Amino acid sequence: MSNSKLLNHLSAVQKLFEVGIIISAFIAIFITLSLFTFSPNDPSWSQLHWVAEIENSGGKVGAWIADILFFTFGFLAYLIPVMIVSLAWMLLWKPKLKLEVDFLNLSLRIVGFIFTFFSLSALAALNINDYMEYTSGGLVGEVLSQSMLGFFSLLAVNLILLTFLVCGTTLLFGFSWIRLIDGLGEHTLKGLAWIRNLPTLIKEMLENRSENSESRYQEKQQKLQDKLEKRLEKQTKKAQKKSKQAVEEVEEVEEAIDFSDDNEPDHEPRFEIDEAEDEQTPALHLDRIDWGDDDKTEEIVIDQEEEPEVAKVKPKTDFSHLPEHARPVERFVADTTIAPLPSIELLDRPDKKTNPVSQDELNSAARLVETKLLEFKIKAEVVNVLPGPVITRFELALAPGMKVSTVSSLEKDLARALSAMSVRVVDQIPGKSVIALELPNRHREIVYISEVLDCKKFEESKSSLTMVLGADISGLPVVVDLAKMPHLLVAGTTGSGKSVGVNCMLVSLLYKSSPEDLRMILIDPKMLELNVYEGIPHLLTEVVTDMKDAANALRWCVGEMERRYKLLAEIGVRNLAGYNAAVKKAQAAGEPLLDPLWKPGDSMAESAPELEKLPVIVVVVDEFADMMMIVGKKCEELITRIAQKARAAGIHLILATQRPSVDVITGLIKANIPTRIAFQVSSKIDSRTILGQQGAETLLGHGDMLYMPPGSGMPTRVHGAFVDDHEVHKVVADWKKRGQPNYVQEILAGDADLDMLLPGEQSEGEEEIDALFDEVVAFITETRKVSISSIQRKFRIGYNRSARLVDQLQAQGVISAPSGANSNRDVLAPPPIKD
Ligand SMILES: Nc1ncnc2c1ncn2[C@@H]1O[C@H](COP(=O)(O)OP(=O)(O)OP(=O)(O)O)[C@@H](O)[C@H]1O
Repeated sequence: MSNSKLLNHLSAVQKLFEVGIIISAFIAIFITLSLFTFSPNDPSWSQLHWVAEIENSGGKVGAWIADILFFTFGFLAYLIPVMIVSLAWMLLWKPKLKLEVDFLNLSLRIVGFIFTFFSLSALAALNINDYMEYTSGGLVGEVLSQSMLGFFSLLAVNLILLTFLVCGTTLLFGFSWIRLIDGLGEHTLKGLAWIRNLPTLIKEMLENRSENSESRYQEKQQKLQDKLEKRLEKQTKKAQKKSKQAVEEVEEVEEAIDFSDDNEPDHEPRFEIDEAEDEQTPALHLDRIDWGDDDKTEEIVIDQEEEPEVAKVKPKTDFSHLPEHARPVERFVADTTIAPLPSIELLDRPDKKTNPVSQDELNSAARLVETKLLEFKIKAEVVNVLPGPVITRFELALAPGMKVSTVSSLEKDLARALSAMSVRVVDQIPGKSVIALELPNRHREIVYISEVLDCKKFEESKSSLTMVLGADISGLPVVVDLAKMPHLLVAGTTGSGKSVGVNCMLVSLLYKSSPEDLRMILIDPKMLELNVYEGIPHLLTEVVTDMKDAANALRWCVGEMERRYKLLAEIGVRNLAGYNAAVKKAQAAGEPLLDPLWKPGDSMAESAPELEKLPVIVVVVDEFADMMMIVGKKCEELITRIAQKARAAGIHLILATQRPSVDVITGLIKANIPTRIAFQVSSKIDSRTILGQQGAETLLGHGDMLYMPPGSGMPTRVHGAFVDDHEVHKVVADWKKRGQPNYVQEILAGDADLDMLLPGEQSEGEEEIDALFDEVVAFITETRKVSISSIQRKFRIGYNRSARLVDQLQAQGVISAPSGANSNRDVLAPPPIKD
């Protein structure tokens, strides 16, 4: 596995660049060898000898190359291999970085190189003796120095060349000579001052050493004394208080326990503590303490404090005979370990590596955006840059007369020009007159669920349906309330992060609400995603994977919705919150409300049962398209009914699908579910189906989403929080510890037969017989011919009604099913009897 990774991780272009670097390195090594083993006796470009054996380790070619380089550059020939390697490295290593070249800087560097190289060779030619038979500055240095000597003195030429050299190094390497001189001066002055003060310093040090150890010793001594005094005081107070209240109980405890080293019958806690302190104090006696090991002291004191008198005695015996408050710990611990809601500690808290982007980088990115826009003839100025964990938003002020639509239509071209995976154009920002470009960051950060769940907004939200979705573009948690939505439609292609998103919503619900406030029905046609929640006490029924059961579950929800509506009407409240408040108030007043819908005979009881608090119900469907396909029209009908009315009854839907097509997200469903979340989709059309506008096709996948809040036409970009499977498992296991689910059997038990039909629902078989039915029967039995068009013509009705009539005739056995090549039907009923 790792081997194959090693072998295949370069792209074709990268392979070529890599080979380029290797070849340059070999050339550099070859030239170095040739230069170092150069012999003037070898035949070369400037020497014509005949020798039996060439001395140069580069052979004939090496001798030639070395000769030419020495001839041209003199001593500086030794720099040539270094330059080759540096150039190859700069150009071929990470070539992508070179795409964003700063041309001014590059030109200055080239000028710097020329200055440095030429002035060095001229200086060498002037000041260094010839090297073998070559001038030390080579041809370049010689020509340059000689031509300058024609105009200036030797000293002046040297000065001029030195000036060029210093300027050249500054331009080439960005090296600041002024700072160097400044630094040197400063350090020299400091050094001089230090040397001057050295005798005084040594004197002071010698004096201080003895004083210091004395005062440190005394300081620590005082600190520990204070600490001890405080603790002793606290414990004495505690013991006095306890001894007053519990002397008797403690005596009983002591009797029941086998004190191995203390058998005093009247051993009171108070004295035990005092004795312990008396024993401990000498142990902490100041001159016996090792000052280097403060922890040890701390440990002793903590032990003493944490084990109060009763707990110190390890109970091995039965304490049931004791009063409750005198029993050691067991019950207390057991009660406190199970908190009402899971702890955030169950979730991973990854070490986040932040990649802070400097202002300079942001500014240059902004300039790059402006330049690229100009290439497309869009004049715009970046007025604000907002870096976030996943994307960076560039707010643009368009030049007067520029159209927003021009920018929007160039999304793909801009992405290509900016080498970005995708670019999203936000053509409207509420409250601002600018537009924005959202560009993905090079390093994408993952938003972990623990970060966003652990926020004040989530904690302080009162709604039991509070959920976190993730973080907004600036990294702040996005907390939403399902109760306000009141239903949610989630769509995105496969792998866009839908399931993780749904898990994140479910986990946040589990972090907010207990089963008393929230119950759930989970429908999972894929049989994989939601099964993990099986067994949590919030479930109303086991996770539904069979689509027939799913239809029954929806049907049950409609029934429950109707029942709740009646209850609300009877009690005279407008919604579930009002109902729960009324029930609570009546219970507190000692006059609980009785079920107004109960009728004698409904149950074995003689009077109506008391009304209880009703939880909200959340129905989650992962892969809602599958359900629509299998259950058909009925599913749409049931969902629409719930979506239309269930808000007041406290029933909420979360529907997720990976097929955002119009046959799944029908107009009817869309009209009733105004809150949507779009993860990445494959086309603009899909985006329009979900959000009513484009944009979701430019998302980055992996949890990147557009959230359309209820009652708003503006989607908000949210980076979905990531929740790993093992985190979900932990939360589920934690809830399972608190209790078993109480499944309602009738949710799945229903059959789509007449008994189960809900108010207003019609059985498929019992379609209302058309008013014209009898007349049509008379007509066809007489004519002995049947066709949709003939009925249409005769009764002047539309095609649909005529077709429905034909179906009804077949269902009633008046005509046969279509048969034969022409799909003709026979009239089975006898002709009418004529009188
Ligand atoms: N918020 C997120 N942050 C980082 N990575 C994520 C996030 N959400 C999802 N991913 C990554 O994307 C992958 C696919 O996510 P997920 O399984 O939720 O997609 P999906 O849309 O449900 O796909 P399918 O429809 O095929 O089930 C995950 O395995 C995960 O690695």
